Amino acid sequence: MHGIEADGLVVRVGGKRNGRNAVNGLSLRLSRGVHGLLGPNGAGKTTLIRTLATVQAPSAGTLSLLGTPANGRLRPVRRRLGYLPQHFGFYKRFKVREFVEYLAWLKEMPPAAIPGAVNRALERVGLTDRADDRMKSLSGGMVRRVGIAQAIVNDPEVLLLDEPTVGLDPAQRLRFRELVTELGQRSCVLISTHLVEDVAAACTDVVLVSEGSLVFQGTPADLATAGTDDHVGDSPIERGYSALISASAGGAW
Ligand SMILES: Nc1ncnc2c1ncn2[C@@H]1O[C@H](COP(=O)(O)OP(=O)(O)OP(=O)(O)O)[C@@H](O)[C@H]1O
Repeated sequence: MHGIEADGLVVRVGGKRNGRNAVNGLSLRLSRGVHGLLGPNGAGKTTLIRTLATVQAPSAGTLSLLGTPANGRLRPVRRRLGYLPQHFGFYKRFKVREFVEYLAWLKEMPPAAIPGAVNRALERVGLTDRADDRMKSLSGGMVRRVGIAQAIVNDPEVLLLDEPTVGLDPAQRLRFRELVTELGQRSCVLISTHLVEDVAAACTDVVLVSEGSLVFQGTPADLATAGTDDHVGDSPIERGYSALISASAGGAW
């Protein structure tokens, strides 16, 4: 499966005076499975995910999504993507079902398939009983789950989730891990997170970025072996993360 293929990707953000390369010559290959994206604050994770979601254009390098170059016609490939942004806007007066239906329509799903797909997505995130409630009546964690529902409503082949577990309670985090494990059987799932436990529990592959560049890609077990008892962290995988980040240009902070 050709999920994501990036070579020497550069993404410049900000204006002329305060511009910078938030992604700086990153090469990456991701296929089916659950990939965890880790890195310190400001490493470029959100910018990378936005670029893969085709909402931000690369400044240099090449990017191919599902075998299609990302500099050509994007509509066909966008129909096959799912994206949960770090912050997403919604109309507060929309009912939960209407909001997910609206996103399904924007993704150009066949109209006859939409009601069933929306019910299935809401069921997968445990919100069937809130389907007819207004968005403004939901808790922060429930809004996040609606965000996950809209991202998966079209059964995407590439699913991009930017900090999906923020605001989820422990039981919902466990349910979320089961859901992504299931989705990763058929799709290429990339999850940006600050929670190393999420990566250890749900990801088959870890992508570590620092200062816009790839520092490490491998299994959670490989990441764990990179650390020693002298590195900071409560678990082998956290110590591996600290070891690789402190060895990279960015340093631990
Ligand atoms: N629109 C923008 N204008 C100026 N600088 C920006 C803009 N967007 C991002 N940056 C800068 O680019 C770098 C990468 O930011 P990005 O949000 O991609 O990092 P991140 O890894 O997602 O961080 P965090 O873990 O804090 O969410 C940061 O230094 C950030 O300040």
